[in-house]
Amino acid sequence: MNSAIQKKSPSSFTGDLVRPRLCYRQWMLAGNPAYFFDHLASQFGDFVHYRGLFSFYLVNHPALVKQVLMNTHKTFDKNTVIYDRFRNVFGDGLVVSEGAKWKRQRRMMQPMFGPVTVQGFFHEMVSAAEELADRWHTQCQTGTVFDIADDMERVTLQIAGKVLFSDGFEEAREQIAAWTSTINHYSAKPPLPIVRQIWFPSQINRQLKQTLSEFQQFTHQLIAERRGGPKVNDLLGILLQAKHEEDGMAMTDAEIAEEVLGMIIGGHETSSSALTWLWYELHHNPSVQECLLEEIDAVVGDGPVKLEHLPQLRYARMVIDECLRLHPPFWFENRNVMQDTNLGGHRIPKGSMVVFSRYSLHRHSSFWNAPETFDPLRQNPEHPENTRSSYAQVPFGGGPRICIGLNFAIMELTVMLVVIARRYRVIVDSSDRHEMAAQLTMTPRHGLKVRLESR
Ligand code: HEM
Repeated sequence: MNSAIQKKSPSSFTGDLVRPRLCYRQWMLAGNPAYFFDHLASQFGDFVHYRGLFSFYLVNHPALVKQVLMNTHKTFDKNTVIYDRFRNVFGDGLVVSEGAKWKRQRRMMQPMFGPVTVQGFFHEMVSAAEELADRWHTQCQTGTVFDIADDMERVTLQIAGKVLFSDGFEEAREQIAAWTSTINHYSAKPPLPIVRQIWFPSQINRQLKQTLSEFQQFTHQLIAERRGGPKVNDLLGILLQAKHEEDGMAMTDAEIAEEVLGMIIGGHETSSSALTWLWYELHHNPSVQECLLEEIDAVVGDGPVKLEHLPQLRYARMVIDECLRLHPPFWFENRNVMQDTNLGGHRIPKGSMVVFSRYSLHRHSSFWNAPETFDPLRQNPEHPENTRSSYAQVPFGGGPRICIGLNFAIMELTVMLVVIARRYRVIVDSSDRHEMAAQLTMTPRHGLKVRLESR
């Protein structure tokens, strides 16, 4: 690691201006935008001013990323063309809201994602994982090759759905899966001008409007039933009970419906992508898999996994953190500059877009030794590599808009990892065609073809 670069002051970057020179190359790279941003950072440095079809400032240094994340809400906000596209889906929900509205919703919802409340969802996570492991029994015996990405998608949707709606999820499982699939498909498209505006009469826009209207009908009906019935202790029940600490006001039905949608989409697609990459990395790193299994056997033994086991599964946590470093599900971040500001020693005018790619930041060779190597031990808080800035790895973001579901996600990933890994070895099949795709989330483009071996 280069300590001079690590300690670089946030005011001393060159800020090279880059204009696309070879259009064909830009388009080829744009086929995978994570490679495009990686190319820009490796060619032009940690702070790049790019002028092309879209103009933006790319930051790829923890000091600059920290400045952007910490000042989101004061100097930077989410009023960008990219977030506008998400606004078409999430309305004014927490993921995209701004200013006083965001602050109010965040304060009301923060307690729902604290460690104690999240622990209440542990059994739901274990039973979804066990159910999947039971279902895999035949596939394992017959050596069937299947796409594990699909199953990770289904199980994380089931967890999010059950935690939010309890039994209401079971009744609408197939519909919810179809709605979330349309929304993910829409959100993954690049925000091209005009064509991607919600009023443009394209097929995907029509599908999105139809989906949102059906989803709204579903949640409003559920809310109405709940308001008239006994209290239920799922996330929807908690949202219905929540009161703002200052004025004691509850959320309106429309606000609850927006938040529910944000949680079900934001809360399952990300975890599903992380889990798929976990199986990929464990297959390719057999020694890591062995250490993980040793820890699981020592901590959990033969009995069921319990809540009190989780803090003892320290190596499992390092495996998860290392996976989120190499394969950050939300790989891309973007912000609007609210007022003229200084970034990296340069004046950035109001209305500019600042972006960063977690794919590149998490592989920055000045902060990570052998960045492409999957090495969970480097995630140990006592490891020498951990003297680097904590902003060298930000899979959940940072500052005021850090992911509200962080505790939930870590518990879910740990439970899934432990329950599945102690019963099966997941073997990536030779038919798997590996290619990384970077759309809304970072996933293997062709899924992940695997077969199972019993442990
Ligand atoms: C591995 C799983 C997950 C990853 C990697 C992840 C990552 C992120 C990131 C990078 C952000 C944006 C931070 C920013 O704008 O600076 C975010 C925001 C958010 N996430 Fe997650 N997330 C995960 C799971 C979840 C879960 C399980 C939930 C809910 C159940 C959730 C709900 C949200 C919400 C509501 C926001 C918006 C917060 C705000 O702007 O105040 N996420 N997440």
